[in-house]
Amino acid sequence: MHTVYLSLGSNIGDKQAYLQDAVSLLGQNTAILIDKKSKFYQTSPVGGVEQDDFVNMALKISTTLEPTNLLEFIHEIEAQLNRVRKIHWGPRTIDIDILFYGNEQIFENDLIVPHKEVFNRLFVLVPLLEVLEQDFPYEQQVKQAIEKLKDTEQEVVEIPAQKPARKRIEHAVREILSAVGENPEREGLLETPERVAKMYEEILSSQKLTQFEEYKLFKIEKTAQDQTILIKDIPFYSMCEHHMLPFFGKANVAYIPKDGNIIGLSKIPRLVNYVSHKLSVQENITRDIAEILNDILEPKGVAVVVEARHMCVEMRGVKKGNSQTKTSFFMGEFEENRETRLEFLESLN
Ligand SMILES: Nc1nc2c(c(=O)[nH]1)N=C([C@H](O)[C@H](O)COP(=O)(O)OP(=O)(O)OP(=O)(O)O)CN2
Repeated sequence: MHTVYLSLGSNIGDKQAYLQDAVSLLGQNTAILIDKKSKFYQTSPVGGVEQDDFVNMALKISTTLEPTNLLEFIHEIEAQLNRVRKIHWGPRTIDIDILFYGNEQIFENDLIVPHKEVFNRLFVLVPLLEVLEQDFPYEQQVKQAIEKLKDTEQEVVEIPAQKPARKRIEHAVREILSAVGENPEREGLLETPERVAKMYEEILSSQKLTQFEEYKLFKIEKTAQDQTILIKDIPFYSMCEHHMLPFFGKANVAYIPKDGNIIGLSKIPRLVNYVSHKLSVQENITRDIAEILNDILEPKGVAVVVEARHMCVEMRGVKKGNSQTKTSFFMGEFEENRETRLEFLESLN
């Protein structure tokens, strides 16, 4: 077994939840033992990129994985937690760096160990010192580097560990139940907090995702005329961000391919699910389906029409039962060419 020290950081979304998810995914690998976890620290961003504060932590692990296999597994976890590399040292849902791999010196193109910045970053050093084993060869160097960086503007503040998201939702549901005059301990409600927490994970499954990736593109013979590809009546369910009540209905999505580029037909309903499985409003769902499809395919045109019933209109307030809300969003030829747009709208009847 090799003793390895990792630094973890996140500054997008539910930062601690991303760190907790990363630790649990690391621990699920039978070749990895999590020996010690540091506390969580709120830290000011280092590296000159204007961005949100990070939450950082460090881990001491024992592993049979060789360095490159460990790095490969780390990259898989980062991908699973929707890490998107846009700006060097920029914002990220999760970043996991190998700081030390035993006493080994590693110089490979995508892996330098000890990590090249380890002694320049207080957000790494403070959590690392917490998990360092006694007589670790670099222990003195870590302590000296902390002393040296203490008076810089690098802020590292310990913060309390938040409960995992599901536990926080269960607690909140119990609070709501008692606040509306219910007894959360009564027979019918005992498991309700847990059921609601599980339900939110399912119906808000896109909430933490940062980009739609479930698609496959194909190339077809460039057709003689620019045919419109329409997927009609795609059922969807979402939750309105104003009252956290369901709204649901059907989405109609059309596009005109350019240069024979098409998307797998099943991927459009998946895109509708990706866009709708988060707190939103119907206008944003309609626009997001169109804009994401347009970004992926760069077609000649995209058209989306969504029709839905809103429980926030039917169950409360104006209480207008069975009313349908229709929203549309057109891009490219569907926006510029009235005839193309009308032809699409007629095809929905
Ligand atoms: N307060 C913090 N500031 C910064 C953090 C952090 O976690 N807390 N992280 C970074 C870096 O983006 C991150 O540490 C990765 O840096 P590094 O391993 O040195 O280089 P990469 O090749 O992984 O950088 P990419 O961004 O992935 O290209 C900056 N500040």
